[in-house]
Amino acid sequence: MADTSEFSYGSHLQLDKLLSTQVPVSGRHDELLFIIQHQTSELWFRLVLAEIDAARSRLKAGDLRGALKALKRVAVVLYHLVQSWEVLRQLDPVDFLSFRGDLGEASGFQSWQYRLLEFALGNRERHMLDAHRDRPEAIAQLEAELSRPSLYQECLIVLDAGIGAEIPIEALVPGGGYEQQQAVLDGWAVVYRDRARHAELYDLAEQLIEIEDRFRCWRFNHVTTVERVIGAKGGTGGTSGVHYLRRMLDVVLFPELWEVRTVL
Ligand code: HEM
Ligand SMILES: N[C@@H](CC(=O)c1ccccc1NC=O)C(=O)O
Repeated sequence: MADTSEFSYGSHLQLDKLLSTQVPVSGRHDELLFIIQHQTSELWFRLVLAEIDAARSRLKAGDLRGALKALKRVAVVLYHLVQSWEVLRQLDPVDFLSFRGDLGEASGFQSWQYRLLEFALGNRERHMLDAHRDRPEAIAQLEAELSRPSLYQECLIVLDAGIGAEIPIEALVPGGGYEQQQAVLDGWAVVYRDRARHAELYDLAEQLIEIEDRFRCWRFNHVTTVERVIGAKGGTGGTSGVHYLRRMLDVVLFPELWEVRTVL
C-alpha cells in the first residue's frame, strides 16, 4: 500500500536517511556486512550509554530500583552485542583483505562512543583522548564524561550512604583511573554477608558483575574475530593489533566486586 500518511513506519524511523548511510568505498561484496556490523554496534552503544546515564541519575535520586532496571537493559544489550559477533567472525580473511586497504587508517580505535562507554564504566585512560583530537565534539563529550563520577563511583556513593562504609573520598571523585580500595571491599563484604538486609545493594552489585562479565565476553569475541580475520597483523589504527586487544582483556572495571568473592 502506498505510504501517503505524514507519519508512518518509514518516517518515524527515518528509514530513508538510515538506509542511505551504508556506502561501501571499495565496491567489494563483504564491505556491506562490515559497515552494517559496525553501524548496528554503534546504535546499541548509543542505547547502552543512555541507559548508563539513566542509571546514574536514578542512583543520584535515590531510586535504586529504577537504576537496576536500566542496568538490566545494559546487560541484555551487551549480551546481544556479544552474540552479534557470530556474523562477523565468518568474514573470510581473504575477502577482508580485498577491501582492508580501502579503510586506510580508519579503525574501531576511533569509536568515540566506545571510549565514552569505557569511561562511563570507569576505565579511564586520558591518553585515549588522543585518537579523537580531530573531532572537537567527541573530545568535549569525553572530557565531560571524565569530569563526572563513573557508574561504579555512583554505586559506591550509594554503598557508602547505605551501610556507612567510610569509603575514602578519592574513590568517589571523578578523574583518572580507579584504584582498588580496602574500605570499598569491606563495604561490599558487609552487603554479601547479609544479602537479606542489603537486598537492593546486593542486586546492584550482582548487576554490575553481570555487566562486566558480558563486557569481557564482547572484548574476547572481538579479539578472536580479529585473530581469525587478520591474524597478528598490526592494526590500521596503529596498534599491535591482536596483542594490544589481548592486553585489554586484563582490564578490571569493578575490582572489589571480584575480590569480595575471595574474601567471603
Ligand atoms: C574484521 C573485523 C575487525 C577487525 C579485523 C578489527 C580489528 C581491530 C584492531 C586491530 C584493533 C586495534 C586498533 C588498531 O590498531 O586498529 C581494533 C580496535 C577496536 N575495534 Fe575492531 N576490528 C573488527 C571489528 C570491529 C567491530 C565490529 C567493532 C564494533 C564497533 C570494533 C570496534 C573496535 C573498538 C571499539 C576498538 C578499540 C578497542 C580498545 O581500544 O580497547 N571492531 N579492532
Ligand atoms: N582495525 C582493523 C580495521 C577495522 O576493523 C576497522 C576499520 C574501519 C572502521 C572500523 C574498523 N573496525 C574495528 O576496528 C584492521 O586493522 O584491519
